[in-house]
Formats: sequence, C-alpha cells, structure tokens
Amino acid sequence: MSLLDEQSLSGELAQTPGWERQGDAIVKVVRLADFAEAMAFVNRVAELAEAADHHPDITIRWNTVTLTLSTHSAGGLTGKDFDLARRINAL
Ligand SMILES: C[C@H](O)[C@H](O)[C@H]1CNC2=NC(N)=NC(=O)C2=N1
Repeated sequence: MSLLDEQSLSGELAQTPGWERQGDAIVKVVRLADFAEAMAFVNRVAELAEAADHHPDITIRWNTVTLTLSTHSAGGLTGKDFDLARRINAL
C-alpha cells in the first residue's frame, strides 16, 4: 500500500467526514453517553480493525474515544486508513 500524495489526501479527506489530518495521521474524536457506551463503541471498532487487519490507535477517556489512523508499515497515510475510517463512520 503506497502513501497518498497531498492531492489524493485532500480528496480522501473530503469524502471522510469527521476526520481531521494531524501530520501523518487522521484523527476522529467521538463522544458517547458514558464509559460503557464508549467501550461498546471501541469493541465495534476493534471488530472492523481485525476484519481489515488494520488497527487504529485508540484512547478512551470516560465517554470520549479518540481514534488515530496511520499506516505504520508505509510511514503515513494510505487508502487503508480512509477505507477503515469510512467503515467506522458507518457504524
Ligand atoms: C502483520 C500485520 O498485517 C501488520 O502488522 C498490520 C496490522 N495492523 C496495522 N495497522 C496499522 N494502522 N498500520 C499497519 O501498518 C498495520 N500493520
């Protein structure tokens, strides 16, 4: 999977609402009702990540989940990140 150039990144971001670029990654912050809902959401993300064999960095602070996606093996953003981001958006 090859790194996306700046023009492709802009196009992908425009099709991936709720995610913002942070350097070599894209980030989404999701607020749930409470910690239990945050954990349930993270577990659904985990299922998608396992199915895709592509895994976000995840932090959980009570009801707030921060997902960070980057393709570590490529050293930056690839189509895999945006594919998974859009699957997460569809949850
Ligand atoms: C062996 C396995 O396919 C790799 O380690 C995968 C797993 N999940 C991954 N997730 C992410 N975000 N980047 C990777 O490069 C990556 N590599």
